[in-house]
Amino acid sequence: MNDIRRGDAMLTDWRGAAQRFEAAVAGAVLGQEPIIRLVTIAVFARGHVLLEGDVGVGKTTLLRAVARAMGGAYERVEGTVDMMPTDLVYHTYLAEDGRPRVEPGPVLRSSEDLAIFFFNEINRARPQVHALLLRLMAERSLTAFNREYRFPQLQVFADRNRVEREETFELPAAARDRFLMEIGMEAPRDPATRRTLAFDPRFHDTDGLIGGIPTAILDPVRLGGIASAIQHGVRASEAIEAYVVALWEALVRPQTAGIRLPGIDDMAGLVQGGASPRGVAALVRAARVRAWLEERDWLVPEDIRAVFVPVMAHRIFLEPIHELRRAEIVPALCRSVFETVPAP
Ligand SMILES: Nc1ncnc2c1ncn2[C@@H]1O[C@H](COP(=O)(O)OP(=O)(O)OP(=O)(O)O)[C@@H](O)[C@H]1O
Repeated sequence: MNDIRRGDAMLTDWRGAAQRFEAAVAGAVLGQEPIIRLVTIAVFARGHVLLEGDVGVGKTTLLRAVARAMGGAYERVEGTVDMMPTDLVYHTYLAEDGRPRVEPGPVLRSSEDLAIFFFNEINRARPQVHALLLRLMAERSLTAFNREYRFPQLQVFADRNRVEREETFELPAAARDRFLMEIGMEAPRDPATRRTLAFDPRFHDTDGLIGGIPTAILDPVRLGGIASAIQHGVRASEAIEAYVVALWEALVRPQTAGIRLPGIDDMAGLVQGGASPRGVAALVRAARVRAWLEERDWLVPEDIRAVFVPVMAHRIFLEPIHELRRAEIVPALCRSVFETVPAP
C-alpha cells in the first residue's frame, strides 16, 4: 500500500473510533448530540474546551464521560477561592514519622502521560490559578522540582456555571483564546428526554452512569498523529478560502460589510479586536475535523458555519459599554455575518 492509501485507511479507522466515542458519551449524556459533536471535534483538533451553562445541566457528567470514553491519564480538580497555584503542582504533609513530605499534585501525578486535565468550576479559582493553568494550556509544559515537564497529549477541559456571580473570577478576556472552543450547554428541550432525566434513576447516580461507559476508545498517544493527518488530508478550495477570509473581515469590521444591529448606533466601534489570525486558524482546524467526521476530505461552507460560534465568539472583544450585553450581541453579530457574506 502506498503512503496516501495507508494514510486514508488510518483516517477511516479512526473515524470509526470517533463514532464509537461519540456513541459512548451520548449513551450517558442524553439529548446533547450537538455538544458531544463539538467536543469530539475539539478532541481531534487537539484543542482545549470550556463548557459553560446553567447549574446542573450535566456539564460535569459530560466531561467525565468524555474522559472515560477517551482513556489515558486523567486528573480532575475543583476550583475554590482558597486554591493556590502550587496546589496544582504539589502538596506537602506531615508523614507518620513526623517529617514533612512533598508529593506531586494533580498536574504532575501522572507525570508526562497526563492526557485530560479537567478543571471543574474554573470561575471559583482566583486569577493566580488561572494564570498557571493558561500557561500550561498554551505551552503544554511546566517547570517544577528543578526540571521541565512536558505534556504532549494534554487536553484541558474546564467548566463554569453561568449563574454564579458571588465569589467568582472571570478568566482574563485576552487569555480565553487559549480555549479552542467555548461551548454553551443547556438542558435538553425534548419532553421525552426530560422525562427520562427526571424519572430514570440511572441518571441520578453520576458515578454509576459514568462507570457504565466503555473506556479507552481513543489512544491519546496517537491522537497527535491523527490530528495532523486530518489537517493535511482535508482540502480547502479557493472559494472556501475566500469565504473564510470574507467572514473574518465582516466579523472584525461589521460596518464595512454593511451589518447593522438593533440598538447599536456606532457599528464602527463595536468590535475592538480579538478575531486574530490565531483565531481564524483555529476555526479552519475545527472545520477540517468536522469535514472528516462527515466523511469528506474537502471543506464545505457548512463545516465553517457549524464551528464558527464556539470557536470565534469568545475571541471577539467588544467596546466596553456593550460587554454587558455580550451574550446577546455576539450571536446576533455572527448571524448577521453569515447572512451578509455569500456562501460559495
Ligand atoms: N443531559 C443529561 N444526561 C444525563 N444526565 C444528566 C443530564 N443533565 C443532567 N444530568 C444529571 O444531572 C445531575 C447533575 O449533573 P452535573 O453535575 O453534571 O451538572 P453540572 O452542569 O456540572 O452542574 P454544576 O454547574 O452544579 O456543577 C447528574 O446526576 C447528571 O447525571
